Amino acid sequence: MDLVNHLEGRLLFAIPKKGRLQQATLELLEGSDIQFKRGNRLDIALVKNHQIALVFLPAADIPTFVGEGRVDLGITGADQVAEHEALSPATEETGVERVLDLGFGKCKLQVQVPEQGEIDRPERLVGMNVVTSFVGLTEQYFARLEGLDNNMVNKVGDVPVRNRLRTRIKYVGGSVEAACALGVADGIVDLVESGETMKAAGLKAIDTVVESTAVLIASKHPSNQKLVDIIRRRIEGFIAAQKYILCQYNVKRALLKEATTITPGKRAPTITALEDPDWAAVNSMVLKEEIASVMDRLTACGAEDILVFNIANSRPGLGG
Ligand SMILES: Nc1ncnc2c1ncn2[C@@H]1O[C@H](COP(=O)(O)OP(=O)(O)OP(=O)(O)O)[C@@H](O)[C@H]1O
Ligand SMILES: O=P(O)(O)OC[C@H]1O[C@H](OP(=O)(O)OP(=O)(O)O)[C@H](O)[C@@H]1O
Repeated sequence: MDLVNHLEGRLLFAIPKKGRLQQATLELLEGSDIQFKRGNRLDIALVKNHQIALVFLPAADIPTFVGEGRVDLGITGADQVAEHEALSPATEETGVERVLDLGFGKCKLQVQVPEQGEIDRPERLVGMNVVTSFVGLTEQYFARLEGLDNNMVNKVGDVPVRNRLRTRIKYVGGSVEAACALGVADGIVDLVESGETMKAAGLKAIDTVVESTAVLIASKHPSNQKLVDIIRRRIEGFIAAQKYILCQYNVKRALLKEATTITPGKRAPTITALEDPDWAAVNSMVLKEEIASVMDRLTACGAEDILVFNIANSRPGLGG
């Protein structure tokens, strides 16, 4: 099938075609019931149950396509969005809207130097060689360190920051961590999550440029705003369902107030009468990461028959 001729009238949604964000993004689409089948080596897939086409693109390119309005929606790292904005400042027509923080793909863009070296502060890198894949953010960062007027960094029509910097910033597309050992750089600016890559390369972090998680972004004038809102709510519902768990327990009415302060719920707990008038049943959404301590505290408070259920999906409602 000639997919390109089937794009007419469809909302275009960009998805990372590989890398660290891809798996979690595909799980998010499945959890949000966005159904598609991607043909072998095809970078476009038509969604079966919505007027949407998925476009598989490198995470670093997604803000450009969305920012220029060529694609309506996208999922990429907040670091990539910030980098795009550093290189191509938004105008009234171009630029991206951050719709939703998706929580996964947590990492930090950090300034790193050899662990055994003499450099211990980012200021000491001024005037030296710095290698990175994030040239825009790194130029902004060193412009601030070098005391260049902040208002002159990042404006359309400015003399590019790179022409005014004393620090020499060089782009490499990957394996940035090798640059110091190979004598190409005195320091690097690269992503860190567990810190294992940095440690293995004999580097240490001396500052953080930006912190990042995956984000849902939209163009300023999407082709179908209603559909964008539907997708946002579906993804929000799936994220909430992942984050929360449903906790149900019985408690004596005399202890109800104390127990429900432990499980206040997202909005408020649901309280149901039991056949025994001295007792009530409580249902409440609890953050998954807090459930063990919540159960301990409920038990200590006198709650009984505490049960915990996974939430398959949810909708926060129009009020959020
Ligand atoms: N170690 C990591 N842990 C968590 N998230 C990361 C990590 N590394 C990168 N990311 C996130 O994933 C995004 C894409 O990075 P990734 O290295 O997967 O890119 P890629 O598309 O495979 O490109 P490349 O060819 O440069 O590796 C980053 O912009 C960042 O938001
Ligand atoms: O702190 P860590 O958990 O070790 O993760 C950090 C590494 O992960 C990313 O690279 P990736 O492995 O995706 O490959 P790349 O260098 O080709 O981008 C990033 O560029 C770092 O090199």
